[in-house]
Amino acid sequence: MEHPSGPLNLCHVHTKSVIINRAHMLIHAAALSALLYYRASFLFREHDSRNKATTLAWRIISVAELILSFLWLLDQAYRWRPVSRTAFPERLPEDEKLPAIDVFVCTADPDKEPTVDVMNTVVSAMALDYPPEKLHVYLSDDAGSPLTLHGMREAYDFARWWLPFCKRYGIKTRCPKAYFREEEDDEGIGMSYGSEFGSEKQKVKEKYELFEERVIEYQKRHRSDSSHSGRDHPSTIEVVRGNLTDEVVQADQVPMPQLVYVSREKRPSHHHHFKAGALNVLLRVSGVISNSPYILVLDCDMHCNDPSSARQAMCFHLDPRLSPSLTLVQFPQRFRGISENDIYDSKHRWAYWVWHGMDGLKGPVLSGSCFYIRRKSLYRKSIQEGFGLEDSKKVFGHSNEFIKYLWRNGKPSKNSIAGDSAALWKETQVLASCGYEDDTEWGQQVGFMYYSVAEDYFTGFTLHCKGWRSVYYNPSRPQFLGTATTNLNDLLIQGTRWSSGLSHAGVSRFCPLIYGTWRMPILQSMCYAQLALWPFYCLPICCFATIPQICLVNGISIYPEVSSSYMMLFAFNFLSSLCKHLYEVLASGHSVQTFLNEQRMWMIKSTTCHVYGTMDGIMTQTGMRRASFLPTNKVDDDEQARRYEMGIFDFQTSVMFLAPMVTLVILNTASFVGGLARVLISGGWEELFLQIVLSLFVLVMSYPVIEGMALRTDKGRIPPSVTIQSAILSLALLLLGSSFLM
Ligand SMILES: O=c1ccn([C@@H]2O[C@H](COP(=O)(O)OP(=O)(O)O[C@H]3O[C@H](CO)[C@@H](O)[C@H](O)[C@H]3O)[C@@H](O)[C@H]2O)c(=O)[nH]1
Ligand SMILES: [Mn+2]
Repeated sequence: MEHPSGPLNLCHVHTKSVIINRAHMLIHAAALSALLYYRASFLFREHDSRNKATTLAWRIISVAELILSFLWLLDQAYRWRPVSRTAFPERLPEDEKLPAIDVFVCTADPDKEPTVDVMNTVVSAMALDYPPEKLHVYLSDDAGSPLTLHGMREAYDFARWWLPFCKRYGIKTRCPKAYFREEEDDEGIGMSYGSEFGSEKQKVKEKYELFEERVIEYQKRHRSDSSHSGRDHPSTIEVVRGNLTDEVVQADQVPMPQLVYVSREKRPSHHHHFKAGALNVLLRVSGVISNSPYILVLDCDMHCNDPSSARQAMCFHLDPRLSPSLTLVQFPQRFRGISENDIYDSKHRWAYWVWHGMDGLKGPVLSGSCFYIRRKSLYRKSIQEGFGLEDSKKVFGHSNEFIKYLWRNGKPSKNSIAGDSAALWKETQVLASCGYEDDTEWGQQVGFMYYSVAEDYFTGFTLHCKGWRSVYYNPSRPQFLGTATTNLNDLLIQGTRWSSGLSHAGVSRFCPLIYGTWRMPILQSMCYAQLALWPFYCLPICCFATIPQICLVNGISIYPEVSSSYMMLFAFNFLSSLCKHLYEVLASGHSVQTFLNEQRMWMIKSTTCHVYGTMDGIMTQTGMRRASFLPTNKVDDDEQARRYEMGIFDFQTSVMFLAPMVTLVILNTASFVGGLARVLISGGWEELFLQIVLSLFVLVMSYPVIEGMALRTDKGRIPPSVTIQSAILSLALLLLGSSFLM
C-alpha cells in the first residue's frame, strides 16, 4: 500500500544521544565497578585496626550502593538506541479504504471525575478527523450512574452543533471546554470567514454553556436521590441519541459517530478488576456492535487535543513493513494545567522521554491512555496463533455472537444498531455481565490483563512477550491532553498505587528479568525490569538518608577520607549521574528547575509512596492483601490550586506520607549540625567530610519541607503535631541506629 510519494512514516535514530549515552555508560560503568571493588576489597580484607568494614552500617551502605548500581544498569537499556518518528497522513489511502476505529473512554466515579469534563473527552473523541461512520465512541461507566448517562445524552446534542462547527472552520482544539477557555491555538483560524465565524462561534458557545448548565442542573436535582450503588448494579447498555432529537436534527443534519454508553454489571460477589475489567467488557460489547479493527483507549480526563491522531496512528498501522507485528501506537500523555514551576513533577517527563529509547528496541510500554491498539492483538495468545471454534469458547466465553465476529474485521453486518435488534441487546447484556468471564481466559491470556493494578504496564509487557511490537509517536503538538495530578496528596496516593502494581509484577514469576528475557530482546526486558523494580529505589534511598547520618553523629566514617583517591571515585559517581540527568532534562527542552524538581520528587517519593507501594505489592504477591485501585481525584480545590500556581508545596496529606519525610529531614538536620560541631571541636573532618556533604545535600533538596515545617503558617504547612511526632521518631531512629549499627 506504499504511496507513490513515499512511505507512510519514517524512523530517525538520535545519533548524537546514542554517542553521548554510550560514552557515558562506559565511563560511569568503569567508575561504578571501581567503587564496588573498593567496597568488596574491604569485606575480604583482614580487618585492620580501624575495623570499619565490620560495622553493620558499612555493610548496609555497600549493599545499597550495589542495588543502586544494578538499577542504574537496567536504566541504561533506555539509552541504548533512542529514536523518533514522523508520520505522513497525507499519504494515507482515501477515506473509503480506512479501517474503522472504536474509541474506549473509562470513567469510574462521578464525584471524583466531573461529568462535564468526562463529556468533554467524549465529545473531543467524536470530533476526531476521521470518517464519522467509521468512528464509534464507547464510554464505560463503572459507577453505573444515571448522571453520566444523562450527561451523554446532553453531550450528543451538543456534539451536533460542535462537530459541524469544527469541521467547517478547521478548529484544531476539539475539546469544547478547552477551546472556549483558551482559544490560543486556534486564533486566526476564523479570520478568513469574517463576521460569519464570529456569530457562529458565539452561537456554539452558547450551546456549550447551555449543555454545561443542563448537566450541572440535572446533577444538583438528582445527586441526592440517586439510590444506586457503584459496586452493585445491573448492566446498562444504550446507544445514545440525545434528548432534543427532533429540534436539533432539523437544525443541523450531519453524520455523527456512534455513541454508546456501557455500564457493566457489578456485584460484590465478583471481582471487577478495575479499569482492565471495564476495558474487557468494552472489547466484548463493541465486538458485537462495531467490531472495529483498531481501538483508541482514553482515560476520562484525557481529551483529544488535536483531531489528527487517528490518521497519524494509521500511518503506522497500515504500513506493511510494520503492521504484521504491530500491536499499538502510543502517544505521550501530556497534561493541561501544569504550572510554570511544576513543583511536583506532574508531567512525568522522564517516562515520555525514555519511551523514545524503548521505541528503538521493541517499542514503548502501553501507557494506559492515548494509544491506538489493534483489536486482534488483544485476542491472540501468541502472535502466530489462531483458534478453532471449540477452543474459542474456552478462551472467550460462551457468547456465540461474540465468537462469530472474533476474527473478522469490520462491522457485524446484520446487527446494525439502526435495527436495534432485541436479540443483539440481550447479547450485549450477557457480555457485560459480571459472571461472563468465569472459567475463561479474559484477563489472563486475552484482553487487558488483571494480574497487576498497573494493568497498562502488565498488558504491554504481555503483548511484547507474545512477540508484538509497539511504536511511540510524539508529534510536537500534543495530540492528547489530560488533567495533571497537581497536589501532593493525590500524587502520593497515585504513586503508591503505581509502585504497588509495578513491584507486584516485579517480584512475581512475571519478573521481566526471568520471564521476559526468553521472550523478548534482553535490552527490552531490561527496560521492563527497570520499570517493575523502579519502586525499589526506595531501599537505597532510605539507607542513604539515614545510615551515613546516624554514623556521622557517632563520629563513624563510612566513606573514604578526603585525601584518599577513592574519595574522587565517590565524588565522580555522584556528580556523573547528576550531570547526566541534568543533560537529559536540558536536552529534552526543559529547565534546571525541572531537574531540581525531579530530583526532589524522586527523593520524596522514594521515602514515602514507594515504600508503601512496594510493601503493598509484596503483600499482594504473597496473598496477604487484595489489590485496590483508588481512582485519582480530578476535582480542583481553589486554595490548593493557588498555592500550586505559586510554587508552594501543599502538605495537606496524611501523616502516613508526612511522617517519613519530616523525620528524615529532622534526622539530617541533627546529623549535619551534630557532625559539624563534632569536626569543629574534635577534628576528623577528613573522614567525615562526605557524610557532612551528603546531609547538606539532603537538606538543600528538602528545603520546601523545612520551610513547611518551620517557616510557614498557612493551611498547607506541615502541622506542628506532625513535626513533634516526627522529631520523636527521628530521635528514636538515632538512638536505635546508634546501638544497632555500630
Ligand atoms: O475501577 C476503575 C478504576 C478506574 N477506572 C478508570 O481508569 C482511568 C484511570 O484512572 P485514574 O484514577 O485517572 O488513574 P491514574 O493514576 O491517573 O491513571 C494512570 O494509571 C493507570 C494505572 O494505574 C492507567 O490505567 C491510566 O491510564 C494512567 O493514566 C480513569 O478514566 C478511571 O475512570 C475505571 O474505569 N474503573
Ligand atoms: Mn488519570
